[in-house]
Amino acid sequence: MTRKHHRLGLLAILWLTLGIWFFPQAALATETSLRNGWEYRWGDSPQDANGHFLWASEPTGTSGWLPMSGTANPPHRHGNETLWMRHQLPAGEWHHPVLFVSSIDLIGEAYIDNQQIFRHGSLDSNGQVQFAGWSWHTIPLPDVSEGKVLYLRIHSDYSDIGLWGKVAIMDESAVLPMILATSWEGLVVATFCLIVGSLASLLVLSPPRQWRLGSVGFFSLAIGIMLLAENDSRKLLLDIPLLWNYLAAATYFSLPIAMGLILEHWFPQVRTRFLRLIWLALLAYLTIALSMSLMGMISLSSTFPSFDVLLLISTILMALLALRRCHTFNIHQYLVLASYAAFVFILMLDMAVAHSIIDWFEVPVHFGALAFTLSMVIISLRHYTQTQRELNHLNRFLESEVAERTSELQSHVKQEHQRASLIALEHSKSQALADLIDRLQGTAALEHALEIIVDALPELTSPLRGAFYRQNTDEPLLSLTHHWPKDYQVPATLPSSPSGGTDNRPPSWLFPLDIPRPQQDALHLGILWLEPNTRLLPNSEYHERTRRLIETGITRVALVLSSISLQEKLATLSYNDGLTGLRNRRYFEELMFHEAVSALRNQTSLTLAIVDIDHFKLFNDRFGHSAGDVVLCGVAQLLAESFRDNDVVCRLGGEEFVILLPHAQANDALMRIDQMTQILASTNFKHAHQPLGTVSLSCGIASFPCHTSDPHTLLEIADNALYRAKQSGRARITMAE
Ligand SMILES: Nc1nc2c(ncn2[C@@H]2O[C@H](COP(=O)(O)OP(=O)(O)OP(=O)(O)O)[C@@H](O)[C@H]2O)c(=O)[nH]1
Repeated sequence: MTRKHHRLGLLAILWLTLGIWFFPQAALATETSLRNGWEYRWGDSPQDANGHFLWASEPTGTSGWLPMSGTANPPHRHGNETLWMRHQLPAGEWHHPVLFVSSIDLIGEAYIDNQQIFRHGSLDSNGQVQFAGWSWHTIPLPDVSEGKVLYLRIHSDYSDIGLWGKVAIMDESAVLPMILATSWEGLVVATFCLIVGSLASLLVLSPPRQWRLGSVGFFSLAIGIMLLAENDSRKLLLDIPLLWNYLAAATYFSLPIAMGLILEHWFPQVRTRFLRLIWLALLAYLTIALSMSLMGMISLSSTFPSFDVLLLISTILMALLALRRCHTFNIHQYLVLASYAAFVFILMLDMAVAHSIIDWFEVPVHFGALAFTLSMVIISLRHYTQTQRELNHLNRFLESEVAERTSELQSHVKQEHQRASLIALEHSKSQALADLIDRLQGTAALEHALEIIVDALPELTSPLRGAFYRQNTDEPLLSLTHHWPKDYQVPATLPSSPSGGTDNRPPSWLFPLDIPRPQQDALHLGILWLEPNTRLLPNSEYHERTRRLIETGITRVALVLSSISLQEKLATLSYNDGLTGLRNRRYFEELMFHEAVSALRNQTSLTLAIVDIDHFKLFNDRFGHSAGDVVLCGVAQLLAESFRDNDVVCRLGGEEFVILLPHAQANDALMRIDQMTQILASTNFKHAHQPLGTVSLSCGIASFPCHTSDPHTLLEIADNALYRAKQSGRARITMAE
């Protein structure tokens, strides 16, 4: 829509409003009030033979008629249920004049010139008043009515009797504008209350139930319907006065119940069993009164006075209950109470007017209702805003709590994840360590074992980067033997006692690989260098655990190495001859077997010489055992020096030696032993400064494949040759045959 259209729309609304306002005002200008100047007479009029009421034809000034003030409840009723009223009609310029009456208590008939011109309601067959509802009426008057007397015959078993509200003569055409003029405000307020009530009630129907708003909604709905049911325009909508009166009664009776609910939900401090009893009693009254009325047991009109009393009492009681705790109220509660007090004041005023306690005037109940509903809407909105603000605050708090908990949880999950991966890593490393130790168990030589360990280190320590430095005997620096990954830059050497932090890199882990030794310092084999990785070891716990794991691994490996070292030492001891330092018989036998197999497989030559010192027993006997040992050691040394590195000299036992010469011929052996015996012949042994003289040797030589096709028999053949050398006079070398 354009701005021009907007302006036209606003103008139309303005003109309509002015039209509604001014047109009736203009119409009102022609009305003549008839609220004063009435005469009354209690009781019913006798009738003539034609059924005409005699009182309705009595001229003014006749006795029996008394002037009355106002239009209802003349004095001295004394239980009378029938009242006659009359008024001389004034002069006026009217077209189709009518007497407008806001309401009649309760049944009325109108007569002019003894003719009945109007009737509202009737008596039942027992002559009892049948309530026909309260509504405005237009009593048609003759066009020329000046000076004529209008008689009203009224029946009422209600507390009030007579005409109520506006009583005025006007043109019939002026009635509708006047009704619209007097009722539109009430209609607007009723609509507003109904909308507010419906919205608030909807909020209660859907969770989360806002009972506070619900109680306000109930109140607003009740006021809205009540205003509509009491609005003059209702008759234009639906001309069934009794139906409107039932609606008005139900909603009017609901007001204190709604107030009870408001007190319950807006004033938790006031919430008592007594309060609930009050509004439950009112609810019971509403139900019983309306049911009995609907069933015809009582008149609807009779339920109002007793309810008015109940309303008064319950309002006072509720006010007392509320005031008892007023020191604990907050601003919203004070505002609710003040609005309700103002509204109740207007209701009481209306009640007083209804019962003619004070003279009739248009009590602005709808303004009271509007003020109350508006207050409640504003208070509810304020309360709602405040609650929303608090909820938002709470939400933000909860969100931050949830975020905190979530991050805690995530960090726990991360930690658990890391722990699980660490455990998996530990497990796989333990497995790898177990495999390494298994492999080391089958290793006899320390050097070989070290090679295996260094090869396994990258797998054992991955994903950490590292290096291994070897400690060589008598060298001050450790030298790099291995590093992983290949591009990992590490120093080529390390001092014997390095510290973790070198050059610009973070402190490295250095694990010495030492073998403990009895009664001497540990044997330093080398140092394992590892670079702790902060990504893999996110916190100190994992850092420490990993470090301990590696330390434990190193300790286990060192123990295995220690065992290998011991075995190696024992093996050395078991293969060597303790006296001469030569290999012993056991070594010879194993070597012999190995060399024999090799010679046979490769068809290479293998020569064996067996040497025996001549008359050694005599020597021993003459010079003593210790001197014999000196000779044994001397011969052993000479033998060892006489042969190549590949040749192995062993002491078979006693004074008997054997030399195994792989890839050698028998003559090679012969030549070397011959040279050696020449040296021996010129060697004068000494022991304890005592000259021992010289010794001679006998020797048998056998060679494969020269003397045998089976190298395993070489010893036997050579021994036979030695035997023959001995037999032949000793100090000689004999070849196998
Ligand atoms: N001093 C010393 N004597 C040993 C050792 N082992 C064996 N004997 C001695 O070597 C002697 C070997 O004597 P026999 O087997 O009779 O041989 P032999 O006296 O050399 O006589 P023939 O071999 O026939 O020339 C024995 O008296 C042993 O006690 C040892 O380690 N040291």
